[in-house]
Amino acid sequence: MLFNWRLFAVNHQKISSLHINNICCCKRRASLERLKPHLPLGRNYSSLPGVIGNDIKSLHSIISPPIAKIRNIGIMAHIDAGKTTTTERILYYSGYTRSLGDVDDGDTVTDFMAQERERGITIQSAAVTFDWKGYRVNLIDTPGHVDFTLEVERCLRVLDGAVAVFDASAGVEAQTLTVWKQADKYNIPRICFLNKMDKTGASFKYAVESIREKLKAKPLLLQLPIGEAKTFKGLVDVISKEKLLWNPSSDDGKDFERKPLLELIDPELLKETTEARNALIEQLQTAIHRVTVAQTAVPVLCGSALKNKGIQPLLDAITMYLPSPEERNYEFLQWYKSDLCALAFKVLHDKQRGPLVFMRIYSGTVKPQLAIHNINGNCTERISRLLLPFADQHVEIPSLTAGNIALTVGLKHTATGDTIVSSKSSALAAAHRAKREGEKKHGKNNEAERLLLAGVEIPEPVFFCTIEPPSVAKQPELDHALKCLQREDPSLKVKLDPDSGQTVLCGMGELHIEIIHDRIKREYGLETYLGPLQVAYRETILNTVRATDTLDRTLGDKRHLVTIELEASPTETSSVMPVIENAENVSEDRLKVFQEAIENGIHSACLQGPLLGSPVQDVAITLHSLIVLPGTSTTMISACVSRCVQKALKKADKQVLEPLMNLEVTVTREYLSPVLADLAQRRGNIQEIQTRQDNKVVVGFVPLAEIMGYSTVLRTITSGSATFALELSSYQAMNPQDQRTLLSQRSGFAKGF
Ligand SMILES: Nc1nc2c(ncn2[C@@H]2O[C@H](COP(=O)(O)OP(=O)(O)OP(=O)(O)O)[C@@H](O)[C@H]2O)c(=O)[nH]1
Repeated sequence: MLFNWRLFAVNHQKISSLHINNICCCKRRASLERLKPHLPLGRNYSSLPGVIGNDIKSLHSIISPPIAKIRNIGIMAHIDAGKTTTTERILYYSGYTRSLGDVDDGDTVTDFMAQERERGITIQSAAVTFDWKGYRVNLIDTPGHVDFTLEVERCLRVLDGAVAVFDASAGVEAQTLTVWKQADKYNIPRICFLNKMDKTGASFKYAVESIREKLKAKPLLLQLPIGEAKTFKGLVDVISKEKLLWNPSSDDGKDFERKPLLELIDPELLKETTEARNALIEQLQTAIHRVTVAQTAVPVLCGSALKNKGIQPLLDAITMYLPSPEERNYEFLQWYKSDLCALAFKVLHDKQRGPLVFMRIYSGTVKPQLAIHNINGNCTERISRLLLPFADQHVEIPSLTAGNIALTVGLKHTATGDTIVSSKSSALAAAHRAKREGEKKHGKNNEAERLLLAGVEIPEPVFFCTIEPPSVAKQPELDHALKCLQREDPSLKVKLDPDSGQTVLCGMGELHIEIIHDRIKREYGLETYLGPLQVAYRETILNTVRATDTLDRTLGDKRHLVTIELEASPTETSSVMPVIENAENVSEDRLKVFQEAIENGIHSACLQGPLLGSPVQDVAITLHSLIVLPGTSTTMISACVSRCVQKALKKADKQVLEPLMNLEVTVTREYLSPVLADLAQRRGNIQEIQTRQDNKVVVGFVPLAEIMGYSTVLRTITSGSATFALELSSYQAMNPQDQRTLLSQRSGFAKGF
């Protein structure tokens, strides 16, 4: 079928002006019309294969713009600061959408998953590509809820710059601090957007001060608001000294005069002055760009996304002050030279196309039918199609170069966080260069580690519950759904309870597990049943104990004999994994042969502690002796080690560790007392009560077990006026009485996790 490019790039000004004939399209589909709220959502595709002749050149320049003109940008903030609303406005003003989406009406483009629309929160990041004044902007919308922190980290690492959105009435909030620190970790230059300037209580000064004090950043005020809260009308561009008003429906020589230069009187002088001023502003802008990229200061802008004010200047600032991909300094690029090097930062499962992999290309080119090598998975596979991601609209394209965000079809083994290169030999060549470089610079050789771009640290899940399919016959379908969901979301863990044989879901929070449950129903058509939500405890020991064990088994005509003696002791510093040591009298060389079998045995024993069957942490295992009959299998060695470690753990004095959460509750003064009284009942430990404008902010710790369903209770006791943020702080020892209560409650439950 002949088709015109224009149809699937409506409002995308540059692209829509092209008239490319001879373009085949596999699937004719509606243009980028705004999707109606609550319609069943399928992802849509536009295809563009078979571009021929000279047209490919012009098309190429748009698909792969000059690298200096690319901005890979994320928007980050505390929950509800207005990221999605700001993104929607950006899409609208860039001409990408034709009408304004509204989070409250549930019809935004970037929140395309049905649950996001219904809940008004952003769960999965969606990459959106659009152009602004000759720049290609790849915008990645990141979630704000603490259950999805991993999503935020994953997105940050592929960005070159970010916009931090603030609620101008609240300034820096709990999660702003978290995401700010994450951006620090990945060295991401930022600009700040003080949103909600129209909201009651909005204060530009307060928000700027909180940036200075809490984020320890140096704010560069590029704009000043005209009015605040109800009187907010627009802003002043400090550099150009222009007012931006949005239409509501914007002696001794002491005596001298100031007069504006007039065109009529001094045309030449006015021209020269204007040129000089422009040059000065250009220099100033370059300086702002430079300090932003160096992260020594952050430009601050303001506006109201909801009231459609301040978004176009924000877009200008993104292109002027945030860096292009080539201004970022990635050490690994020198090892790959012009070879392909990309990072898979998100995997989505599409019913028709299978896994869709979002990747950030750092060097080289990605094309359909290209074979790639996945370093993490040590496998080679083929990209079948290449798409440009337009939220839920995907346009098929012939190639993409460095600096861009690509969406690929056909990669069945690639998971979130994998490093993609062109071939195994290219990875080896890069490893070789990295090794040489590493030796030169650091005198050490850790090139393998550095070749992997990602390594997102996946936090341990804090909640778990059993999940059952509607019938036994549907178990394989449930297993498939969970496998797909896990590839998309590495923070979701799925285990099998060894005692009951039930499938167990482990997640980062109540909302996380709820969303997974919802998705299994909507996307895989399976009505599943969740068991009660339980907190993931840990265990440790309080004293040093010794144990010995012997395993003597004859299988067929072969005798397997192992005798072991070891010691379990508490570690001084916290360590999630068991620390493994050898006693002085044990020969290292001899142990090397059995090392893997011993480690496997220790790790498997520490997965299930003796109290609750929870993972054991903060323990050191010291091996005192190991006698192995020649010919004994490694499985038998592991089994004997595991049994012996379990014996030792059982003998020791034991302690349950529970997840402790950082809690921040923002509440009006009148409701402060009931909030504090309620927290006292929840074993809350209040650290401080801050004053934020007219509100009180309660900061403290509370055990996770006590905070389940807190949002409903808080809503009731404060008439819906309070908000809260939770984040895992650490695992803490339970006091003896709480531990006894928990153990007696749990004695009815099957042990397992
Ligand atoms: N008054 C006012 N309200 C706003 C503004 N921007 C967003 N909101 C409202 O704030 C709420 C949250 O907005 P979102 O855009 O969903 O915020 P978000 O940061 O994307 O939220 P999460 O994805 O859940 O983290 C919605 O009710 C918006 O209508 C603004 O400029 N002024």
